[in-house]
Amino acid sequence: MAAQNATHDGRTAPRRDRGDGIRDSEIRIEQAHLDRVYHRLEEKIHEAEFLMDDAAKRGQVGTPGALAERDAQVFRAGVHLNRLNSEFEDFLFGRIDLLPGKDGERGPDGAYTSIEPADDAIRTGPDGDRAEIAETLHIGRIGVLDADYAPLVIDWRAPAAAPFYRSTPVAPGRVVRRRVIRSKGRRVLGVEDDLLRPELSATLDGGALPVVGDGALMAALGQARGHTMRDIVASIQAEQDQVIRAPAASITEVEGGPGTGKTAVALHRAAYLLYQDRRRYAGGILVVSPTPLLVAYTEGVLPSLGEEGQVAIRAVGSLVEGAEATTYDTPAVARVKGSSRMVRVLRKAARGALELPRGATAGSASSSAPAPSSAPAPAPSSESPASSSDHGQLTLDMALGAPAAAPSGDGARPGVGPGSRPGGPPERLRVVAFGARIELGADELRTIRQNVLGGTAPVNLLRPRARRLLLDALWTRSGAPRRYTDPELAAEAREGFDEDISTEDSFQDFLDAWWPELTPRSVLAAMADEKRLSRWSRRVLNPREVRQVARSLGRLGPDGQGPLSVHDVALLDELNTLLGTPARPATPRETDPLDQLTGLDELTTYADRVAPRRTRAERAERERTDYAHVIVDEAQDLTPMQWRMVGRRGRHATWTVVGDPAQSSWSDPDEAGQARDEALGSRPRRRFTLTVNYRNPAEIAELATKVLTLAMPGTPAPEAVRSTGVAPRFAPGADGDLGAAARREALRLLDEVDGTVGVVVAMNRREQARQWLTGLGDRVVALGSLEAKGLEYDATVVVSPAEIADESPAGLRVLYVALTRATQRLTVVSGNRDEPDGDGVPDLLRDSPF
Ligand SMILES: Nc1ncnc2c1ncn2[C@@H]1O[C@H](COP(=O)(O)OP(=O)(O)OP(=O)(O)O)[C@@H](O)[C@H]1O
Repeated sequence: MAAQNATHDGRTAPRRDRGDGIRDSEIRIEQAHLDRVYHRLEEKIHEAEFLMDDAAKRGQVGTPGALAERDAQVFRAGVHLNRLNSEFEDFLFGRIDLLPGKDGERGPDGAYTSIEPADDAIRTGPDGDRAEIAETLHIGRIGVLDADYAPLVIDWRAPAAAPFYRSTPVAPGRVVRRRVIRSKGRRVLGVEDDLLRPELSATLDGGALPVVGDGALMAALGQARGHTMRDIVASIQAEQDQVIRAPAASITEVEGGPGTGKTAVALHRAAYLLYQDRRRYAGGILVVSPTPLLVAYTEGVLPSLGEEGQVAIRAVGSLVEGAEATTYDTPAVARVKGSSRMVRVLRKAARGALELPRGATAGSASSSAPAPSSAPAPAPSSESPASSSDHGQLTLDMALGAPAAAPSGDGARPGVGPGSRPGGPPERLRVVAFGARIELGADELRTIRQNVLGGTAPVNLLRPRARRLLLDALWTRSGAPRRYTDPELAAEAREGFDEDISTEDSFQDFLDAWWPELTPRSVLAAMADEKRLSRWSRRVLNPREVRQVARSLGRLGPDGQGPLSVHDVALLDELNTLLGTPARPATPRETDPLDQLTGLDELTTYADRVAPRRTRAERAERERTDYAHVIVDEAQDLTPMQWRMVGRRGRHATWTVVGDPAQSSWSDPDEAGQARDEALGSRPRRRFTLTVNYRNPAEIAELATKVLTLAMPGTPAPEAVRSTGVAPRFAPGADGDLGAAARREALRLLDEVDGTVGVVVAMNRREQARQWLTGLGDRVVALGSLEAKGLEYDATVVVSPAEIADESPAGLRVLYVALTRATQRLTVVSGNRDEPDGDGVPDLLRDSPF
């Protein structure tokens, strides 16, 4: 119980911790509460275990009813156990002390529902305002009720917890004191309080309300950074909470400068949406992140909030199954590949690729590449001595019709049509039917192909139609339609004709060569041929662009299996849509009978659960291409082609889109904006702006703003919430010596901070920078400018701002990103190109003379 603090006028003023033991006594109070919570959790775990045990016994009865009941119980108990086990660590983090609610009503969790205080909550007297704390709520990662259903802990996402985040000194509502509790396992380590009504003399259980520390936010922001992001559940700020709890419907757009918490807010929103409507979001939430580094950095946040499985965090270069971007294109190539002009090029390529040599498109990339025919190899034609396989061209000579009419060996010899291009698709189809040779030549085949391609259906899905039109043409050419006057007989004969021809291996081989099943990778690889690409991109790309793109695609190799760039992946996705995947006979899936029981993965210990669940989650992910909610982080960076790719994954989704135009590395924001509008459709949008920079101290933010002013004049910078008193450092390093200077500065910063140091260089210096830092340990990381996106470090070294700014048309905005990664210290190393002044300050970072 806190002792009353009497002032000379007899008021009960808040009791501030002055090292007089209040902190310790408050920690003891919270410890007692945490002990009660753990005790209750243990009871609940026993209950869950008992339920599972009981359910297992019921299963032994063996009747269908008992089994069904067991399954239901197992499921409930499993879910319960899983949540308890995984939330057990560190899950109590907050407390609010509240005035009585206005209407005196309490919700299902036992808390007052009103956010406004009762009219008589505050008594005004000659010595100021007084009030009695009426209710104390503890906030945690999950809700826990005591045996009488009174709330011991409120889930952070429950409405009753909202005042913990929303109340501010300007609009405190019922909250008098907000406390953040730091605990590890079962031990409370510390408490930090914010007083939201500092003018009020509040009492708790008759004593003055104690206040400890200077607020939780500052304590959180000052902590050293590791290589993974932490959740901010204990210190979400009011403007961030508005976004997190915004209704799920349609589209929520969030803008804010560097460090305003956009990524953190987006991830907390995912957890909130799942809490609000788990059933709906069982359809999956997709978080699209710009780089694998940012995925790795953020992927621990959701599990720490008790959410896993339902949320897939994917780098934009890993959105297509079986494709994983491992390289970056040069800015010039990226600019072309990302542009929506590529849609027209790919449309032509998807169709044009049918004309290519067989090996150039189907290749090993195609799982359905035709197996060698089991039929005996046809004899060489008199017209063409080369065998069909020599040319990769197939013609079909077959004897059809009544046995008596079957031609002798002579009539069955295959031929290669004149004008066939070596290595090209077959230009002639020849069959022998009804004792006669029937041939479709290059022109007819071309007409048939053009007819089939007339529609917009995916190319691979048109193959059955192509097959049908070939048979139609052969049937007509055979003269058979004239021979049958009885339609029934004609139909019967036609059926036999079709079946005989189309079941022949050699006809299949012809089809495989003339209408091969195309794979996205093989078509992309085919675009590496400059002449071909120039044909497919006529009037869309200029010769220079064609050359650059073709050269970059050469990396894929002839079979298309070489390394992909981030921008290639969106092209693959587009091709996937243009080509389509033909239906395959269902392969029997290995089924684990236990899999049938939803939630069964919840039934084992954590260690047991992880491996099988991951495979199940991965499989579910593989099968999923459409999500219930899509969150796009760093949305300003998506190219038009990437927007199309992401849009396909959220056709029926609600969306949260977060970004900052001032950090965009894409050169043409208008074009990307249009693609974004197309992906999001015309649904209503809710817009929020975050205004406070929680990452950078004011000294670093101020320097970065100089670049913001150059990059996007007139754009307001977010306000830094704290300052360190340490100005950025400038260290000139002559060009030949950039590496030595960067290493020296990294070492210095490793000494000055407890956590991580990031060294950011222009993209083409990445490898070099890794060499510079060899042996400095894993607290220091070398990054290309584009890789730094979204990440943060205790300290950063930015090497040659001019090199970064000159890298691409969006270079100044990329430099702005690089300069805003540090939470404590920033050093800028400049080369000759930076034209540093006497103090080593690069040209770009000096005060403008105007
Ligand atoms: N309410 C908060 N309490 C504590 N820390 C916070 C809060 N909001 C943001 N932060 C911290 O500020 C830093 C920046 O957050 P985050 O990376 O989400 O910002 P961002 O807007 O996505 O930045 P950028 O656009 O530069 O990538 C992180 O360390 C985050 O944990």
